[in-house]
Amino acid sequence: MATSGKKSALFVCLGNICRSPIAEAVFRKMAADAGVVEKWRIDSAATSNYEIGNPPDHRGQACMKRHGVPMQHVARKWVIDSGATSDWNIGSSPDARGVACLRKHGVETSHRARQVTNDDFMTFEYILCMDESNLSELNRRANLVKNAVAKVELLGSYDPKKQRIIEDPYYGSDEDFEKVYEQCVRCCKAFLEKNS
Ligand SMILES: N#Cc1ccccc1-c1cc(NCCCN2CCCCC2)c2ccccc2n1
Repeated sequence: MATSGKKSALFVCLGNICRSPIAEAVFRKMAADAGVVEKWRIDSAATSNYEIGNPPDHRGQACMKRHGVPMQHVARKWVIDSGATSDWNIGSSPDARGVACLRKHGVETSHRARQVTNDDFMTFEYILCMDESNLSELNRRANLVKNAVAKVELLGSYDPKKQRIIEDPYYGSDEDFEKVYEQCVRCCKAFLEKNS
């Protein structure tokens, strides 16, 4: 997708169903509230192929609903892409358990996990990830792309509270998702201020 003069940020985590969709939705709401969302290309992706085609984790959706951050509306209104680092599940439909769970919570979303592509390294100004394993995998991938322009950074490097790592909540509780949300709010606020 041409980013034609827009600033651009790709949020990345391991599966693109927990941390990076939260960071993407938080940043998009902040940019919209600041009246600058049209100036940004915003997306999220995974370093792994674990969840290709699956919607965001229901715990993250519930967290966003509690905080009034529109994850599903935004997904419907915006063309949100997501992809995979491998080709194992290309074209697969979302996991039935995830869709059933979202429907149970009355949440429709068109967000689907995708993997980072070589094109992402050539078209995004910032690729912001969550932990050291995301960072080393992204740096490894970036080095394989001739015209990589993206600045690959930890989203946590923007945290005024200096919590550099946003831990994977996949095996965690609603509390762990709350912590991911609070960290994303602090970091996205600082990142947007730096780029305004
Ligand atoms: N891996 C790890 C790991 C280690 C520590 C903490 C969390 C996780 C963890 C595990 C997941 N899926 C279960 C394993 C998937 N299978 C792993 C072997 C290949 C076939 C797929 C996640 C799925 C989505 C988002 C985050 C996830 N994070």
